[in-house]
Amino acid sequence: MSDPKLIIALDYPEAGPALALADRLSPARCALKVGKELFVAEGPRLVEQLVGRGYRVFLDLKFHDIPNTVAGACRSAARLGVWMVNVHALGGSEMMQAAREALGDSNDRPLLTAVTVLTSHSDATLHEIGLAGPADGAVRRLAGLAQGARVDGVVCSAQEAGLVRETCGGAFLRVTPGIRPQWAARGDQTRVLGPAQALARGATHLVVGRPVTQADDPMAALHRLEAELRGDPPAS
Ligand SMILES: O=C(O)c1cc(=O)[nH]c(=O)n1[C@@H]1O[C@H](COP(=O)(O)O)[C@@H](O)[C@H]1O
Repeated sequence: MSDPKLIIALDYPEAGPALALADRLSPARCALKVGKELFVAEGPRLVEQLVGRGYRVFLDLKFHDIPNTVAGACRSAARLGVWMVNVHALGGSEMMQAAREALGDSNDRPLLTAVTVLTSHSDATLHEIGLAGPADGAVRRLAGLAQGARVDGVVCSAQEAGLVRETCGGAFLRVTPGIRPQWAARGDQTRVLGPAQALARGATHLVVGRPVTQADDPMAALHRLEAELRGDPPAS
């Protein structure tokens, strides 16, 4: 199966709506992301159900802890059969190396990505936590650290996908949340880009949540997004 570029974030408070949407989608069309809201509510069983339906599952728990704890969490994630797992690059090289080593080197190991700077941050909120300067400097530095730790790629804003490709090369993944078609509300996201622009700027995978999951008609919203990605002319 080829690697779908679209990752739908199943940010729901319970299994019902997540499984209902999964049943209307297909593994050839998208991967699915299980994040903190759904995982805390439903636990590993839900992840196994999605894996059992043939989906590539991105377990987005953004581990950030001492190296030994993060390594153990990554081993537990791998046992669930997930396709991708992530950590915070701000945990540092040693933590990322421990995570990567814990996943082993088999062909079916989960991919490991490192979150650089959350897409909800602006330059002002970064300054507040002691990361002075524009986000792209921090993203470049953290992406370099992640690559040095043998991580497979980063999670960053699509606005920074180009500079990550430039810094780390084309094979290093650029997973980009904060995707906002013009017709969708920005919400708490700050560093956003439209779906076609994100691909053009060098994203390898697009993470999309609320523009689809909170739409009155999620499947219609998904069709519209896919049409934009194919470059179809807008429907009149
Ligand atoms: O790691 C992530 O997936 C992530 C990193 C980041 O910097 N920003 C970000 O929004 N995310 C996740 O991507 C999803 C974006 O969802 P929407 O803003 O609803 O499209 C959410 O599940 C976030 O937890």
